[in-house]
Amino acid sequence: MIRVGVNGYGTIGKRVADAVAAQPDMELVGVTKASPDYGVEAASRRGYDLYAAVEDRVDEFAAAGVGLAGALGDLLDAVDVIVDCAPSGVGERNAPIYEAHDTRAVFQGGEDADVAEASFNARGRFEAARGADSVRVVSCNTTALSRLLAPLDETYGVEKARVTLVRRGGDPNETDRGPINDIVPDPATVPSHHGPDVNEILPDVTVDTAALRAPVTGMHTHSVNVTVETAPDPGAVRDLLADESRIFLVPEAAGIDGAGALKEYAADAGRPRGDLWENCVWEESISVTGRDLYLFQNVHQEADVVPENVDAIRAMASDVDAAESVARTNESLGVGLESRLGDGELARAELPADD
Ligand SMILES: NC(=O)C1=CN([C@@H]2O[C@H](COP(=O)(O)OP(=O)(O)OC[C@H]3O[C@@H](n4cnc5c(N)ncnc54)[C@H](OP(=O)(O)O)[C@@H]3O)[C@@H](O)[C@H]2O)C=CC1
Ligand SMILES: O=C(OP(=O)(O)O)[C@H](O)COP(=O)(O)O
Repeated sequence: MIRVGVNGYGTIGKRVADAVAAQPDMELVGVTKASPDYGVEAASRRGYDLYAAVEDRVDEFAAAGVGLAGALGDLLDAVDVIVDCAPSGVGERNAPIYEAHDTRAVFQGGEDADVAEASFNARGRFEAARGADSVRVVSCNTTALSRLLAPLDETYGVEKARVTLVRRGGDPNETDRGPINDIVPDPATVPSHHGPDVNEILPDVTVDTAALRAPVTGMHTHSVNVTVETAPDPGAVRDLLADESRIFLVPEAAGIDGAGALKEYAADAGRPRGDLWENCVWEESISVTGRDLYLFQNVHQEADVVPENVDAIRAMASDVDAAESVARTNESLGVGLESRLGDGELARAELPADD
């Protein structure tokens, strides 16, 4: 069993903790919080041991009547791998603490690439993490772009990809984020960090990214144009992407017209927190003009990096190969959303029985 801790039980950390707890070959030893707010209840309800992320805040937990199993140092001494899910930039400050405890660490995409020995995506860079003491799972948008561009490059050869990313303003619980009445270039310069970050995963793919921030909280949206070396058939592209276990082709027949309906579809499918771990590619958007491929995809920023974190842990701390790790993660979480609409009949037996 790989013993795992999560440092920072926030948007990403609470999802990674649940995903780790669901793995047959991993044990979630505990999670940390910096403050004793509502998040501690979620950990307690799940039976997760709670540790203080910051040693000198232990008294705040006691004052709030929240029991602790210890502080971060105790957790680090009890695990094989710590997954740092602290706010962007805090991970870099935590890195020396992990090194001092000789604990392997997985960082998130809010950190710069040089925080870790390697950047990670299970589709393109599993082996780079093998045996590493630290890896960085690239950001949610970068993860989605890497998942998409890897099969396109392998099959058609990517001459150049150009992506416009419409980023959600903040997560649903981030009441202080914006914009609320604008669409803001962020950054106004090109490239945004996503293109260079994709090259940490796929060094040979030429990609330009431009990003905006919009007043939505549900998902990011990407407008993608890829010039490929050999002209693709749109149907073959659809088949290629449908074969990718972490890409969900949103069928036209489903009548899903945006992030709101997509999130409801996920909730109806029984997804925890309504999470969509897969890239959501609008099937009818896949269009080809000469060697130019166009499509739109949506990315659930709170969720898509979660299976990648699980695979990163396995790559660092076991000898399981990429295909086996991805299969195990997908199986244990239920990754691999497929609509039954459009391709064939929905069997009556699969619908809830009438009274
Ligand atoms: N949210 C997103 O859409 C995505 C985020 N990421 C990246 O994941 C990382 C985490 O982001 P996110 O989950 O959104 O952040 P959140 O703000 O939701 O959660 C951060 C967590 O870290 C805790 N924390 C605060 N200070 C420290 C500290 N010094 N040491 C350890 N933990 C601390 C917070 O505790 P408390 O709650 O008690 O304050 C909180 O639980 C960032 O690098 C981000 O860029 C990547 C993909 C998507
Ligand atoms: O990793 C993310 O986005 P990114 O891929 O645009 O950097 C997350 O959505 C966090 O983004 P934020 O920095 O806007 O909170």
